[in-house]
Amino acid sequence: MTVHNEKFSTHNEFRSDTFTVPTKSMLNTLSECSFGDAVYNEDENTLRLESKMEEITGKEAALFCVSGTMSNQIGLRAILQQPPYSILCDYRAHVFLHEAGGLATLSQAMVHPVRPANGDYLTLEDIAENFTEDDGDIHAAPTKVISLENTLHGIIMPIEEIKRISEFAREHGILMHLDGARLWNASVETGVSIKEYCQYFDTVSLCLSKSLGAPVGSILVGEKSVIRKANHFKKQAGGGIRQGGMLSLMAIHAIDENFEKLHYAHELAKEIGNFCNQHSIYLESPVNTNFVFIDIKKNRMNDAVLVQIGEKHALKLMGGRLAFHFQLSRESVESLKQVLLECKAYAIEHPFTKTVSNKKFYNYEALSKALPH
Ligand SMILES: Cc1ncc(COP(=O)(O)O)c(C=O)c1O
Ligand SMILES: C[C@@H](O)[C@H](N)C(=O)O
Repeated sequence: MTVHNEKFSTHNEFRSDTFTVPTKSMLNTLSECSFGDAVYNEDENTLRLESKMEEITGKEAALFCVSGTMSNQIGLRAILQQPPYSILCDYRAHVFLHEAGGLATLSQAMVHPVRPANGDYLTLEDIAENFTEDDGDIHAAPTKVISLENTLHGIIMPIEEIKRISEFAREHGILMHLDGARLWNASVETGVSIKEYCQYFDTVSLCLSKSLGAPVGSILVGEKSVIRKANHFKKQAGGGIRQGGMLSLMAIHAIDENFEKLHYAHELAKEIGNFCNQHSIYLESPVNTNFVFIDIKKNRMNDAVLVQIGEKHALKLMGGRLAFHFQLSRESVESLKQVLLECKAYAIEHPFTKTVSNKKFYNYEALSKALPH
């Protein structure tokens, strides 16, 4: 993959697909970009991107946001009305764990995190057993939104389960939000269209800056009235984008050029997943798309050691979560196999049994300095 500058090459980057960089072809489009003020809806490329996303998702309106955190948080706030209320989500949900407590501050919402009984994705049974009925009980914060994530940790949530949950939500006056930061990955893997997934939700956030490789941005879609309100919260949060034409044009290019490249990332992830299984390196969850989650605890590995062995092989790791994207090189994947074997051997000699937080997005800087080199 030819990047515009080798200094920013991501051929060895396994920390996250958020590290993907613009391709030369993406940058070449910039000579044609618009420079309207998008706060006044006058930027041609931004309007084109939003219109494109309305078509892809089948939703009435779309809003270009600077990040997935923003599109999730303003989308959830826009469909909530009057507290007390709660949002039911997976106990690993990004909106719950990794968006700086936005649900508490912007939405004044109680969050009800639920652990899936099957270990991988929420089912209707998990939700029916855990939701809070709006039955007038003044002790409760009734469930007003079910927020799903697809993919979550790279795991695909089956469309049939989404349909069941959506029907249950409608029956109980509960709205549905999807954190679809990597819905692209689910779609390319299952063949289920983005539009088919989106039909079961009131609001959907889709990231352009992760597996698709745009430098910035996410899109929130929903009904016009909801997106209008969300735009109000976007402006309030300082998310108004002025001459966003460059970013929007690169996002359009990312959708058109890079969607099919997700297959490559998934193939690499599955190759590493199979390699781990062949070498008794335990995994935390199945490899459905572009993530491999090494079960650090079960392997009795020290993630700081994994990061530092990775550095020795000129790879960038962030702990047990390995992210795959279309900019990785074959050589880096081969080096990763060596890193995993060395870390497994080290763990056999030096089993790591300390209890550590099960948060998945470790602090790379802290880990790379955690042990004396
Ligand atoms: C599942 C998921 N949702 C939302 C986000 C937030 O996106 P951003 O980092 O652009 O705020 C991320 C992180 O990139 C994510 O992994
Ligand atoms: C760190 C986290 O917020 C980011 N979404 C990632 O997946 O890398």
